[in-house]
Amino acid sequence: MGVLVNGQWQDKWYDTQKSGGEFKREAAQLRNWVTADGSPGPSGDGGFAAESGRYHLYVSLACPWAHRTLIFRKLKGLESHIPVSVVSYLMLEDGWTFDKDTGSSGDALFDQSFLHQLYTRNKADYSGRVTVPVLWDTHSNRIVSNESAEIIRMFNSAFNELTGNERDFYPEALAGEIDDINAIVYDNINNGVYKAGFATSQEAYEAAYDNVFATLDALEDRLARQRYLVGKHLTEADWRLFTSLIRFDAVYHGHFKCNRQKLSEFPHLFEYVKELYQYPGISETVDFTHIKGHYYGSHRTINPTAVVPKGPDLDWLIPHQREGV
Ligand SMILES: N[C@@H](CCC(=O)N[C@@H](CS)C(=O)NCC(=O)O)C(=O)O
Repeated sequence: MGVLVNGQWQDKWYDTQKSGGEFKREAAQLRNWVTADGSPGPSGDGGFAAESGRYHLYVSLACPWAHRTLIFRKLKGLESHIPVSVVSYLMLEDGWTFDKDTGSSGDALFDQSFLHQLYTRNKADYSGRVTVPVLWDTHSNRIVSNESAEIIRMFNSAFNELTGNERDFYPEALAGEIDDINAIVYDNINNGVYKAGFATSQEAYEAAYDNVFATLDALEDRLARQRYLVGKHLTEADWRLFTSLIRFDAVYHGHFKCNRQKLSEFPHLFEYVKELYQYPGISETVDFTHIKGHYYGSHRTINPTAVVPKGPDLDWLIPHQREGV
C-alpha cells in the first residue's frame, strides 16, 4: 500500500493520526468524461468520444468501487467494446500489481508490473493515491477517469448508439431520489465499512459501526416495503449498494469488525442481495477468492498473519423471495 509523490512511489499505510484515528478517503483526481460525441462532460477535458475498442478498464475484482464498473460494463453490453485488465488481489508494498501468480490477468496494454506505472504514464509527476478502477484512453494515452461513480454514469449512457442498449439505470425522472439515497449509502455503507475497518481509535471505530448498522436497519425497513431502493425501478443506487452488501459477511463482518449481525440475518436485505446476484450476468462479476484474498491478505496492519478465513458458506443461488414485494 502506498502513494505517488511527484511521480515517486512511496510505501505508506493510510495516515489516521491527524484525524484522531478516523479514516478519511481522498477524492479521486482524474475526472474527465467519455461522452457520445466527445463533448466535455460535467468536469475535466473534452475529446473522449465513445468508440469501440478505444478505452481500457483497469479493475480489481476485490474492490467494491471497481466492481460497480464491471457490473455496468456487463449490464450495458460493453464487454466487446471495453476490454479489461485485472490486478492481483494482493496489494502490498508495491500497491496494485499485475502479478499473475496472485490472480492478475496481466496488463494487456503495456505489460507493466505495477498500476502506479499507469498513473505516471498518464502524468510523470503525479502525486496521490493509485486506485482502481481506472479508465484509460488508448488514443490520447491518458487516464480518462479514476472515479467509479462517474465511470458508471458514462457506461450507462455514452455508448448507447454503439451498442443499441438503451437500458437506463439513472433515469432523469429519478435522478434526485437516486442521488439522495446514494449519498446515504456512500457515507454509511460503501465508505462506512471502511471507516469502521480502518479506524485506529476505539471512538472512531464505534461511531462508524453505529452508522453502518443504523443505516442497514433503515435499508432493511425500506426494502420490506419496496422492491428496490427507489421503488419499482432497479437503478444505479441498487448496484452501488450491492457491491458492498455482497462483501459484507465475507469480509466486513469479520475483517472490518462490523459484527452486530450478518447481512444474512437481515431477511429483506439478504433476499434483495440474492435477487441482484441472480440478475443475468452479475454472478460472473463476483469473485470471492479475490475479495477474501485481498482484504485478509493485504491489510497486514489489521490481519498480520494474512490467514484467510474459509467461511462463510453462503449459497447466493437459492431462489430469492422478492417477486411479490
Ligand atoms: N473514489 C474512488 C475510490 C477507489 C478506491 O479507493 N479503490 C481502492 C480499492 S477498493 C484502492 O484502489 N485503494 C488503493 C489506495 O487507496 O491506495 C472510486 O470510487 O473510484
